[in-house]
This record gives sequence, C-alpha cells and structure tokens, in this order.
Amino acid sequence: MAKIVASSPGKGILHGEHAVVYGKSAVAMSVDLRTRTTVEPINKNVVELHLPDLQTSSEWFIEDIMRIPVTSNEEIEDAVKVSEALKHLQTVLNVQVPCCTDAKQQSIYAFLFLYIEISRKYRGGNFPSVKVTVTSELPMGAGLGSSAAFAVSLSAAFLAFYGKLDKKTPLSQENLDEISRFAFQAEIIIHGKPSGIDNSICTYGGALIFQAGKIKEFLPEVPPLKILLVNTRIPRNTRDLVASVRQRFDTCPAVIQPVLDAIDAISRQSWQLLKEMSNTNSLQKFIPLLKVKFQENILHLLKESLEQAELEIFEAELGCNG
Ligand SMILES: Nc1ncnc2c1ncn2[C@@H]1O[C@H](COP(=O)(O)OP(=O)(O)O)[C@@H](O)[C@H]1O
Ligand SMILES: C[C@@](O)(CCOP(=O)(O)O)CC(=O)O
Repeated sequence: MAKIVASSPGKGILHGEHAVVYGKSAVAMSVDLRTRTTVEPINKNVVELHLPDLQTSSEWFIEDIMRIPVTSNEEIEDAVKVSEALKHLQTVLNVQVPCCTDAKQQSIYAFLFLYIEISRKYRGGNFPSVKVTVTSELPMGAGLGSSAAFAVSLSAAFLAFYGKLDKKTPLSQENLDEISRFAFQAEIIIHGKPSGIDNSICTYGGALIFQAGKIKEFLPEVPPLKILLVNTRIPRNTRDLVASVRQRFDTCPAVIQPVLDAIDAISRQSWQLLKEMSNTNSLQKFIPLLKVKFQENILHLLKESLEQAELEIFEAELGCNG
C-alpha cells in the first residue's frame, strides 16, 4: 500500500454555535486552514502515531491491537458503539479512558478508534504496520473545528489508504458520508456529545445550514465575503463548554429556551441571505442586512444570556433568602 496524504479544512460557525446542540439551526462555512494526515507503511510490527502539534508520539504492537474485541455491528447508536470501543481499548491496552480535558488522550483514543474500526471494516482485522502523522494549520480550541478536522482527515486518510475512496475529486456523496460518519464517532470521543455540524462542514466544505443532526441545505460555493476571524488566545475546551451550557440549560430552561429560539431564527434568516447572495453579483446590498443579523446574534450570545440567567437565579435566591 502506498503512502497517503489527506487533508480537511477547518470551519467557522456564523450563527447557532451551542444552540445547534439543542436541535436549533446553525450556519457554518469552511475555512481554508487545513489539517493533514499522512499514512505510510513501515517495516515494524507496530502502528505509530506522531502528533507534533501536541509534542507527542506513541506506538502500539499490532499483536496487542489484534486482541481488542470487535465492537457491535454498524446498526447500533454511534454513542453506544464508541463507548463499547473505548472500554475494549482500556481493557486490552491497559490505559485509562480519556480524561475529559486531556488533549493528548482525546486525540490518541480518537486515532485508535478510527484505525481499528476502519481496518476491521475493510481489512477484516488485518491491521497494517503504519506510521501516521497529523499536523495542522488550525489553532486548537479556538472554535475553528480543529478536532473535527483532525477526525475528518484521519478518516479520509485511512479510507484512501485502503483504496476505498474514488480516485476523482470531488469525492462521491457515498465517500463523503462515510468519512463524516467515522469522524462523528471520533468527535464523540473528543467532545462527548457533538451536534454533528463540525464533522459535516469539515467533510463537505462550502457552507451549510444544519439542524437536528442533519444538513438541511448546502451551498458548494460560499459567497465571497470577507470575514475577520479573531483568535482571542483564551484557552477553551469544547467538551467543557458544552457541558457547562448543558448544566445552565438544565438549571433554567425557561430562560434559555427563548434565547435558543431567537438564535434559531437568526440562523435561518442569515442562511436565506447567504443563498440569495450566492445567486447574485451585487453583494453590496446584502452586507448591511447580514450585519444586522450578526448584531442580533451578539445580543443573544448564549454566554451573555446565560450569565444573565445566572444573575436572575442569583437574584431569586437572594429574594428567597431575604
Ligand atoms: N493537530 C492536532 N493534533 C492532535 N490533536 C488535535 C489536533 N487538532 C485538534 N486536536 C484535538 O482536538 C482537540 C481540540 O478540540 P476542541 O476543544 O473541540 O477545539 P476546536 O474548537 O479547535 O475544535 C484537542 O484537544 C486535541 O485533542
Ligand atoms: C459548541 C458547538 O456548537 C461547536 C463546537 O465547535 P468547536 O469544536 O469549538 O470548533 C458544539 C457542537 O455543535 O457540537
């Protein structure tokens, strides 16, 4: 088998981040900062993983990998399959299940999951000796989908290594769907409960509106907008953020639900504008309309609203306690 290089773009969510986890609409566009995975055969009875961005390298004996029990068939729910696979990995490789915020463990488990599942599906458990290297232009933990790009590029690289991707671009719908499904499962390991928007936009590219686990509409060509992305360099971990939003939502659904509904409306209206923009050469008249949508979204930014909700709870508690 020959050396393979596969890459995935990053993404930006224009509207609907977090709300999309609650079944609301979100609009995302791909960003041309890429994560690249190289898979090359080696003459050693091991699988090697090199993650220079995390300054870490690991290797596992193929004979140990072969002892890992097979997970249930494809028809079970993705989260159940992933949790079963993680238990098997833990038992056989004698390592802890990923600690929720440990970047290296999250990446290593996502990698092992994909290597094992894709090899089992297409090589019947005949695990190849390979050296795998993943590098990225995307900053990690900056909301640009580095984890999804990691998962998508790995899935695509393994499928290509096994000759399972068409030798033409763009890839077929079937190929893309399979890459996205594997990447979603790996994202469960990194994120916990992903909505599925990140693996979708990083797989299919372009721009899309996503809701309730599905791509509702897709634009292969993004209108030529100039969008300024600012990296605040404030470290954040998506798994933790999603969990904290969930906790806040559960504490005060009556306050948070209307915020999510408002974000949903903003996402849908913005998508309408983007669609109209992709059908015209006169973009200028749309800019002020899009700007209003961004301003409205900022007003509804979940974090602000949630903090507001927390304040209300605090006030209520103060009231109760005199
Ligand atoms: N280049 C990379 N090499 C190794 N792991 C990566 C790489 N890019 C992303 N990851 C994994 O993805 C995680 C970041 O995911 P997340 O917190 O969702 O942030 P982001 O918003 O960038 O997707 C990292 O902690 C790491 O586990
Ligand atoms: C916060 C969320 O809406 C997007 C997460 O994006 P990122 O991994 O932070 O780039 C979570 C999700 O959609 O699963």
